[in-house]
Amino acid sequence: MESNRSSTEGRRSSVSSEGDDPSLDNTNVSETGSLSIIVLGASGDLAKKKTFPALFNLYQQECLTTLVLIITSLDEGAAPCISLEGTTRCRGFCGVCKSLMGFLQSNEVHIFGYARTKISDDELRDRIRGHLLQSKNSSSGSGESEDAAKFLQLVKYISGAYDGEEGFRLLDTAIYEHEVSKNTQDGSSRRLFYLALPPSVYPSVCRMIKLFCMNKSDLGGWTRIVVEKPFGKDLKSAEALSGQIGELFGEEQIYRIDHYLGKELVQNLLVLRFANRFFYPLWNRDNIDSIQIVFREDFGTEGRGGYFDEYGIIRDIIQNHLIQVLCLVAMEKPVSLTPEHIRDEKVKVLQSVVPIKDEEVVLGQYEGYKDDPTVPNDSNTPTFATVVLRIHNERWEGVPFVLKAGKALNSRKAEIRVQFKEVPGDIFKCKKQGRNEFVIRLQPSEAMYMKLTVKQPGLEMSTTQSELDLSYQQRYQGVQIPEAYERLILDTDELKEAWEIFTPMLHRIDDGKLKPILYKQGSRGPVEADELLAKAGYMQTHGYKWVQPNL
Ligand SMILES: NC(=O)C1=CN([C@@H]2O[C@H](COP(=O)(O)OP(=O)(O)OC[C@H]3O[C@@H](n4cnc5c(N)ncnc54)[C@H](OP(=O)(O)O)[C@@H]3O)[C@@H](O)[C@H]2O)C=CC1
Ligand SMILES: O=C1O[C@H](COP(=O)(O)O)[C@@H](O)[C@H](O)[C@H]1O
Repeated sequence: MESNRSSTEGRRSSVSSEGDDPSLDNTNVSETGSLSIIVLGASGDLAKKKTFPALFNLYQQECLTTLVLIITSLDEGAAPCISLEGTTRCRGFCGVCKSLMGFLQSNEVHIFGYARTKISDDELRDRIRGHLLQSKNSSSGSGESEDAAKFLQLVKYISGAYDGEEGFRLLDTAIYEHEVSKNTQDGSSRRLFYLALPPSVYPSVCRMIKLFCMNKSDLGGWTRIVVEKPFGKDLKSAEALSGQIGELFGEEQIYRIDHYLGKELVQNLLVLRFANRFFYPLWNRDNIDSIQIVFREDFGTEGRGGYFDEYGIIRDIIQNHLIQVLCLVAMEKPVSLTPEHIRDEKVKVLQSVVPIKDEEVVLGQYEGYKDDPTVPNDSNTPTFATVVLRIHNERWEGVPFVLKAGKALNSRKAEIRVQFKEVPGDIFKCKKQGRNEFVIRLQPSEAMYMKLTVKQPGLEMSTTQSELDLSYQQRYQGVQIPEAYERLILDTDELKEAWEIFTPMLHRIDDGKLKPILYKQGSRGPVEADELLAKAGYMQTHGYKWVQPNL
């Protein structure tokens, strides 16, 4: 797998090695002229739930180009541009944004949907519309619907195969017509292909783009490819995929996404850990007993059985989203905030993870999963997994990192739960109240709260568990928290190391040596998972429940 180690340098040199293909040269492009965003797999779940709503949010904020600006800023080796500052306008924090602010008009942008499903432009718009208006940042007033209507007029749909010339030629013609109609004399054309597709079709789609849809050199500009996770199915296939795409596009043209990295409270982790004196002395094996990183969904695969059954919950959520969060929780302080320095520290964490033991894994499959006609009757695919990871280094030796992810459970929630050790020589018998915990709630209702023991208010000297609570909706009223898809990042070294960790276990699942336990939809998952958690040392606080504060 190609390494990003010398990111900017590497990218520049691979540009020159590609000869004189002008579409590969990012060094002197003018960030003006038409911009075409092409969503491949536009008929799918990701496109309707996340990609189009994120584009709509950016459009509403008069910053549809942010997506591209962030990609550009990464290209320049700058820290990821967090350009929305929680308000309504792009602030142009990074140099690249700054230089572009005011130059790019949203009327230069056009969005193309592409997939095999035969639907019209309007049918695609109808599929998307509801999700635009439901999106978290929306106030859903009449202005909102008007905005949505205007946005949807920017969207055009083309149907075609992922490995056929005809569809991609049609797509190219449509993009080209848009470019010709929008371009000013010295404008360039930029084409951003977003692969909202299962990774199995990435190679053929990339080949088709390369053959038929590259930006036209006489107009200048660039062509870039954004790919989703999971990147491959294991270490070997990820390397093969990297090779296949790498033959077609330079590393500077390929962007791999993990949208969990874009979540507000994930972005906050570095600030929290390295800009606060509170945490610094406590964040280690001397004080922390266990760390859980949890993803729960209260719905099943919902028509995505075909994609999901091939991948399963470990490839869908744990190998990428949760492992990225783990890296940010466990890494040492980077030398600076540049992507290379952050990446180096994350890679060290991944390299320190010891091989997973079968007895520290519980897999589950919800009852009814196989009712989906696209799922084989004998599917061994887990829809739930709890996996204990152990990091062999000075800071974390002996501290279990429990990664848990499941579909069709009793709630929808993602959180990091840091449980501290008990107070030595406790004079209050605090054990009955439970241990201190620091919880970072990624979603829904972003919050950080610290569960701590206080005196029960009143005459008696008794203790109770309470919390210091920073609930974002309450603390940052009126501030819009950008959806994850408005910010993008990822790195190939991390990807490789993450596959190294999970590949042996995934192969044992694929070979049927590790089997999922059936669990009821709407439950907590298999009870064996809670037993594993208890065995790892986690102590649940009975009788305490965090309640989101009222506004
Ligand atoms: N759904 C989500 O919330 C998220 C998804 N992702 C990632 O996005 C990618 C797409 O996921 P998602 O949209 O959920 O999946 P879908 O199952 O909805 O697939 C997207 C589209 O791809 C096409 N497709 C599906 N299966 C195949 C196949 N076997 N061969 C060729 N084309 C196929 C279908 O379009 P058509 O038949 O019309 O061509 C479908 O509409 C995955 O890599 C996933 O990991 C990432 C983050 C979030
Ligand atoms: O990557 C994926 O993420 C979604 C959940 O994302 P969230 O931001 O809503 O938590 C998940 O439903 C999907 O299976 C997976 O592919």
